[in-house]
Amino acid sequence: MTLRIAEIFGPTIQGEGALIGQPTVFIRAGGCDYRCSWCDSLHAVDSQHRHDWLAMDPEAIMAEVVRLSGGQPITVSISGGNPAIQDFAPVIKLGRASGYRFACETQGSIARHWFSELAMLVLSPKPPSSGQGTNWSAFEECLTAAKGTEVVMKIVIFDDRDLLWAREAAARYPALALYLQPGNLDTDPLQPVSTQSLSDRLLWLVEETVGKGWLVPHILPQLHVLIWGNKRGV
Ligand SMILES: C[S@@+](CC[C@H](N)C(=O)[O-])C[C@H]1O[C@@H](n2cnc3c(N)ncnc32)[C@H](O)[C@@H]1O
Ligand SMILES: Nc1nc2[nH]cc(C(=O)O)c2c(=O)[nH]1
Ligand code: SF4
Ligand SMILES: [Mg+2]
Repeated sequence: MTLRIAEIFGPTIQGEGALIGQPTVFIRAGGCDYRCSWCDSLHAVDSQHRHDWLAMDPEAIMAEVVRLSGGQPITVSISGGNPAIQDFAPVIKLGRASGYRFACETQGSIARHWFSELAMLVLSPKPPSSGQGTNWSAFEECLTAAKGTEVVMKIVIFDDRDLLWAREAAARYPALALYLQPGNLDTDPLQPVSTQSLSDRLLWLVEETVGKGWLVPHILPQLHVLIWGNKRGV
């Protein structure tokens, strides 16, 4: 059995959410059931890039992770695309047998049994600015599948409407640790990002939430974007 893999890279630092700043290797799966208007990883989404994706078996995927990490069993972050399209159970099983732990980033549209084998599941439901709707019953199936695994919710915010939506999502799932992240508009990997615009967006987000009495537990920038811009493989 092979999986479609857009890229495997690292070690780098996790740039987003609950594990921000921690060393990790990324496995980026190819293919997504969504088409967010502002997706920063289109090379793993658009089928025009599918010829660049590799068909790798679980042994080859873990061999690359072990090579990149020098055999040090760190956290492996599975992202994409939507990794839940594919069966990562054999990769996780192999990796865990060698001491690696796994985190996974997904929008919560497809539930998988292997969510319960993760150390952390990051569910990132999409706000209105994405142009995608959220199927909350599918989201709940993800929560059920992740039994025993720590689950956090990370929502990207571009505008006021997204904020209102995030507030409702947070109220719906008060037990999930909430992370808000300002959206990055400059997603072309060949263009530089404006760090001024990133910090302006972060300031806006803090003022509109904490500044107005909504004490969101965590508001974080994309640390890797601050360091490397939209470069791939970091
Ligand atoms: C590229 S996605 C891949 C995983 C999965 N498809 C998802 O969306 O959760 C990884 C994370 O990047 C976030 N993201 C994508 N484009 C972004 C952008 N332009 N600005 C900020 N965050 C973005 C997504 O919301 C998600 O939390
Ligand atoms: N360093 C780094 N941190 C990340 N956190 C989430 C990412 C993703 O694209 O899923 C990402 C990424 O691409 N790079
Ligand atoms: S769900 Fe994730 S990978 Fe898919 S289009 Fe949206 S941000 Fe990109
Ligand atoms: Mg990214």
